[in-house]
Amino acid sequence: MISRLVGNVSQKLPNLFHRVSLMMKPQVVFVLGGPGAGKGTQCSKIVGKYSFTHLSAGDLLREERAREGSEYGGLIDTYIKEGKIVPVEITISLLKKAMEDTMKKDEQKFRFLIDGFPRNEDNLQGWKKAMDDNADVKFVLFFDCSNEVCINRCLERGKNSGRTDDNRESLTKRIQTYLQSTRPVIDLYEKQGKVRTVDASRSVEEVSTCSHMLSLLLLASRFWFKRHVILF
Ligand SMILES: Nc1ncnc2c1ncn2[C@H]1C[C@H](O)[C@@H](COP(=O)(O)OP(=O)(O)OP(=O)(O)O)O1
Ligand SMILES: Nc1ncnc2c1ncn2[C@H]1C[C@H](O)[C@@H](COP(=O)(O)O)O1
Ligand SMILES: [Mg+2]
Repeated sequence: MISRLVGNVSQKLPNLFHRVSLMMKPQVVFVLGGPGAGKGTQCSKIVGKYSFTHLSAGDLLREERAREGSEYGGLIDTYIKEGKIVPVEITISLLKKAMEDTMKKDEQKFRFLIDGFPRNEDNLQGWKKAMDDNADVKFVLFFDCSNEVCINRCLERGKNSGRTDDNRESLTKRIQTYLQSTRPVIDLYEKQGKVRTVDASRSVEEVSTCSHMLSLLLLASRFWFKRHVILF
């Protein structure tokens, strides 16, 4: 509607508008929790029910690692095995491109679940610099789960996942990274009143039908409207 309106006006005022373009403003939920907390599992279920697009920072990095000719493949591989956090410039550029590609294909797809981001202070600063003006972060969905349950789930997943980091050695480092770097980010959002916590230690079905989470997402999918940012 807005784009139609602006399109009509811009036809009449070509000189004023010829340098101005419109971009959809993504509405974002950050999804955080320990390794194996169930972020990916629950995001897939949410996407099936509500109008969200799921972007997993870890999946995007693994895709980039596998892409032929990627200049970052080797670096990403080492960081993932070590359970370390990949430099923010790489992760942000992958996320930004994935969001832009999604919205270019279908402008109704402006609600995003960003899973596994921001994972540390560096991620947070990178987002502020590159994305703060271009996207609205509505809240953080935090899947709360004990380290022991997280580790056991990943070890079980590791029997078939083919992931190079689903082994005890990598998991010890990933849990350490989570506690040292990601928990402080969650605490920071908590202070801003932006964290919505879900008990992720229960079964997949119980978590996915948690009424607190469902009502938040239902509200989001009904009442977050399309907004535009004007780029000069
Ligand atoms: N609530 C649950 N109860 C039991 N198993 C679960 C639950 N949620 C997920 N799983 C299983 C599915 C997977 O094999 C494994 C990890 O789930 P997954 O959704 O991949 O976690 P995640 O995305 O938070 O982990 P990572 O950060 O490592 O990508 O645990
Ligand atoms: N946001 C991220 N920044 C840097 N590195 C990341 C980020 N998300 C994932 N990674 C790397 C490091 C993780 O151990 C692996 C796997 O991620 P996962 O969410 O467990 O699939 O990727
Ligand atoms: Mg995952």
